[in-house]
Amino acid sequence: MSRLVVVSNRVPLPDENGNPPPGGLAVAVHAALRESGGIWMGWSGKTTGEEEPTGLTTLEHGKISYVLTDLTQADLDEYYNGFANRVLWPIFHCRLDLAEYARQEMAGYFRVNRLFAERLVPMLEPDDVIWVHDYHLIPLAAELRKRGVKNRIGFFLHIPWPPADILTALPVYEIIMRDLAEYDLAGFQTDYDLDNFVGCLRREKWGDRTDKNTVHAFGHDFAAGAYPIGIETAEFARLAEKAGEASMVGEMEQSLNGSALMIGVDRLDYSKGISHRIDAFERYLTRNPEMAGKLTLLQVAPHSRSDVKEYLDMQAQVEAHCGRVNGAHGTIDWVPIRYVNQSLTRPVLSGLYRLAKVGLVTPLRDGMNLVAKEYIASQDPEDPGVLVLSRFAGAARELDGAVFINPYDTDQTAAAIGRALEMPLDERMARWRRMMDHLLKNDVGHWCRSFLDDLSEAPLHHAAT
Ligand SMILES: O=P(O)(O)OC[C@H]1O[C@H](O[C@H]2O[C@H](CO)[C@@H](O)[C@H](O)[C@H]2O)[C@H](O)[C@@H](O)[C@@H]1O
Ligand SMILES: O=c1ccn([C@@H]2O[C@H](COP(=O)(O)OP(=O)(O)O)[C@@H](O)[C@H]2O)c(=O)[nH]1
Repeated sequence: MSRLVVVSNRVPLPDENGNPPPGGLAVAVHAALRESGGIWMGWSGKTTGEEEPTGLTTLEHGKISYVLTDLTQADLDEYYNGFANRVLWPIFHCRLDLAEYARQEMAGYFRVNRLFAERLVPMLEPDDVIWVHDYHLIPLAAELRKRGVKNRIGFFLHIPWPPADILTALPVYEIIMRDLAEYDLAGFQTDYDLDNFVGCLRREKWGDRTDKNTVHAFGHDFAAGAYPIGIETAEFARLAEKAGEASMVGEMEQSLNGSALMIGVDRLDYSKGISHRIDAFERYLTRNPEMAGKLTLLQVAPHSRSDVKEYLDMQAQVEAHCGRVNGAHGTIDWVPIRYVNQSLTRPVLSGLYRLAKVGLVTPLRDGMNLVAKEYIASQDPEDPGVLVLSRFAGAARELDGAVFINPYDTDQTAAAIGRALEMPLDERMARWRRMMDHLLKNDVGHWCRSFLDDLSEAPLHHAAT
């Protein structure tokens, strides 16, 4: 069996016993690494005061080596905060209005990818299978190829791939497309993302599909497919079942004083549509004044990427929206929106999901949205809640028992809240069962295995000669 080498911007480090941190991706990828042995490489999360990146730390746990590289402050500003999160993230989420392209940041992005390649090459063995994750590292395969690496290299994009009309606004569009074609397998969250990617190749006459999962572009064949990421479904269901034991969940239930709970859980990111959701909740309250005091929205929203201006702006905007609704609709004994920036643990989250009659997942665009899946996995089979889901989340391609909304249509989302709250038990059970069966079958272990199986069979355009 070949060794697996995983490369991602963040590395989920295990505890002192070698157990992975909670989180589906970390657990599934660790399981694959434990089986084959290998390396997980990425940013250490630290910046050095030096001008050149210095520190490279290796931690060994059983058959897995964690290789962590420090970055300089300039690297972090230009690669992560700059090009990755102020150019690629907004453009890939169709927010051209928020993209701030600067050549210096673009150069920093490619420089850090070169650094990762330089540091990885001496550790590689000829049979290693390399799996690169996400938009921070698109050029990595090209950098490895330039250094003579002929191994199988797969790439998985966790965020959406936009249509050609959007992506062509990216000044280095062609380089990004060519770099992606250096992988042996390019994996996307949904068939829509895959179609958009192929559409970009077609638009410029750079290539096209040759069959369902093969693309010919820039002179060679490579595999491309949709691999919707899953969660640890059974583990979430187990956590939720015993979640009443978590004191925070019990306290929450008591404090609701009989009012029904709706829940939203999102990193504070403009792609998540939190302000739109709050507006829709307000519209619902305005249209249903008899619900005053009978319905509470818990919005869990940990801070994210707070060094990026657009994130700070949206944080202020969400706070203002919550304050406005609470001021206008709240009473001395009822606050319509409970807004917390604290990050909650999985046992607590699973209990809160189960307590909530409605899960509100309303992103303007989202690669997948694991919260939607976790909400379903946490429900009581005898009395499940209802998922209100944006059609623009990757999860909408799978969770066909949700009540779908267009988050730009405030009236529709407000009406969906009413429909979810009033849905009869038999309909709730039938919708939930369909989605839960799908999630049990297509969990994160399935995702990991499908990707790695297909990578091991992908056409090798860089085969050793
Ligand atoms: O590392 P950060 O900058 O703090 O951001 C956190 C992660 O956000 C993104 O998540 C995406 O991946 C999820 C799992 O596949 C998917 O469900 C979600 O829709 C995506 O937005 C990002 O892609 C990750 O790299 C970040 O670590
Ligand atoms: O307080 C929190 C809020 C979120 N999450 C987790 O963060 C992930 C968010 O993933 P998602 O795909 O929904 O969005 P992303 O933040 O990756 O864009 C989910 O697994 C959540 O359970 C968490 O552990 N604690």
